[in-house]
Amino acid sequence: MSNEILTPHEMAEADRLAIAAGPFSGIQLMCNAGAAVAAEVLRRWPAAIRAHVLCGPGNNGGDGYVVARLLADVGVRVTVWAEGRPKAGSDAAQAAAECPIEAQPISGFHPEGGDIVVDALYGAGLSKPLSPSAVAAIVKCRKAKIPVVAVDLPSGISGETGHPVGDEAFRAALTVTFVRKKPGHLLLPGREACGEILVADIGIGAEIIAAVGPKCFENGPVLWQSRYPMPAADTHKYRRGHVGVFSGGPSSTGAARLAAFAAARAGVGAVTVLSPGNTLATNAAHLTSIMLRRVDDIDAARAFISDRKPSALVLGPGFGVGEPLRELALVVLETAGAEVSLVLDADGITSFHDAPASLFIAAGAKGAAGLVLTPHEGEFGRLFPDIARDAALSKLEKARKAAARSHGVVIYKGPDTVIASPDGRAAINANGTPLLATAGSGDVLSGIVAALLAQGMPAFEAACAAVWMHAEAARRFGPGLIAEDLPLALCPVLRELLG
Ligand SMILES: NC(=O)C1=CN([C@@H]2O[C@H](COP(=O)(O)OP(=O)(O)OC[C@H]3O[C@@H](n4cnc5c(N)ncnc54)[C@H](O)[C@@H]3O)[C@@H](O)[C@H]2O)[C@@H](O)CC1
Ligand SMILES: Nc1ncnc2c1ncn2[C@@H]1O[C@H](COP(=O)(O)OP(=O)(O)O)[C@@H](O)[C@H]1O
Ligand SMILES: [K+]
Repeated sequence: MSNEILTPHEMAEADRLAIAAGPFSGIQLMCNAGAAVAAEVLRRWPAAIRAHVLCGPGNNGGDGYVVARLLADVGVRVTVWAEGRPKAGSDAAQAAAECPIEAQPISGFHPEGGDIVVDALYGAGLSKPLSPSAVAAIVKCRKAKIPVVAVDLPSGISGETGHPVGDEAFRAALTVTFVRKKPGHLLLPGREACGEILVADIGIGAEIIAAVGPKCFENGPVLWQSRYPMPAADTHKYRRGHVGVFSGGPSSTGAARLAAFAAARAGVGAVTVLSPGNTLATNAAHLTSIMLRRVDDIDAARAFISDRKPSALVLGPGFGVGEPLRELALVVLETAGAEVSLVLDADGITSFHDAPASLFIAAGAKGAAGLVLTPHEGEFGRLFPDIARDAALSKLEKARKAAARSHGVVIYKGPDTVIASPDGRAAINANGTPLLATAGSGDVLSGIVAALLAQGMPAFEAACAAVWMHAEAARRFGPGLIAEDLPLALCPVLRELLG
């Protein structure tokens, strides 16, 4: 599996283990890295005549000196602009010594149209905002509108968080990174600063990565396809799971129906909309294959759970914020049993704004129903205000802390959705599209999650699969998408997944 994401710290550990295990020394790994970047520059810009290589004082700069040497070897006119000099005796110092081009101070850097810039100032070791001369280099590249190829990461972007460390960072057309992606390549705004991302193999094998033991992955079928529920030939509808969706009051029934339709399309055998008496007629007018049951209070909800044995419930979309929702959620968590899952979305999250601990305690109790939370940024801040406020944490770390605290799988939504499990595993989703920023698309996502849970998929995998399928459906449908389109738009995605 090569979908692991390494934090900069894990990458440094992989580097250490690889050098200790051989066959490559540090300088050889650096040469492999520089060669991968130079090859990509030549492949994409074969007609480039002039290249500027910006080299920092650390190993990122070391990679840059290798790139400069290799490009010069094949006849490109290369200028090297340095900020600081590598420490004597370091691999980077050796790479600089082997580079035949005399480095000039970065303040003199002056690119022109048609040139290529290789940004090898800072990578994993970026520890403070860029210097004024590095910032000036960024402005010159922007003005000259020339392509920047970033070595490992665009300088200025944190590999850990994807945020700029200061006010400025390079914007690359192409980023060539090594071994595996880092969180900063996938979390925003880092992902946008990287341009196209290429992961080069520099000779650090899968066994080294396994020894480092990363617990974060790029979301995609490789991560969860083996756990995807395939309908068996002798199945029947209740074996394919049963999802119950709680409907809101007269003015907000649509959200529950969106979740219900999505659950049905995502392969669950039966779906029931649980509707207060005053919305039965409205829901009935819009439902055909989806069942409808009157549920006005907690007792009616309990009766549904014990009579009809749903395997997953969706609570929150359009339901209304307040005590009735809190009570219902806690009853489900405390009494439905560990084989049942609760997807708490939208109003389901906001309702616990003033009492998050009651939710977390109920979800963490022995025998509790499984919990999946699907907050967007605003909802995340309501449930986990201290985590949300902590500017030192990446979105990945925030989602992880939230999952550990809540005892639930957390889908922290947005353009760079992060899925985190209480056991420490996490995934970053990168196939999202702004077309999903449309009312009701989150309701559809909770229906898909519930459908996969109800079919027996483990919670982390179900959440990851749902997020990926939801985004994939939206991308394939294209412009004009509204939430009502999404359930049907799942079909081509499912056709490929189910083969
Ligand atoms: N880990 C690995 O397996 C490999 C790493 N390689 C390269 O090594 C890089 C990491 O190297 P380093 O750890 O030396 O880190 P960097 O080269 O990113 O930067 C480290 C140096 O820059 C200084 N510094 C950090 N931010 C600064 C700023 N804003 N202004 C001025 N100085 C600043 C630090 O004090 C340190 O001296 C990776 O990004 C990659 O390009 C490659 O050589 C291939 C192998
Ligand atoms: N710019 C974007 N790029 C990618 N995905 C997005 C973007 N904006 C929103 N989304 C996704 O769309 C969905 C919106 O959910 P939510 O905010 O709960 O909306 P609603 O409450 O209207 O259903 C989430 O899955 C979110 O990740
Ligand atoms: K860089």
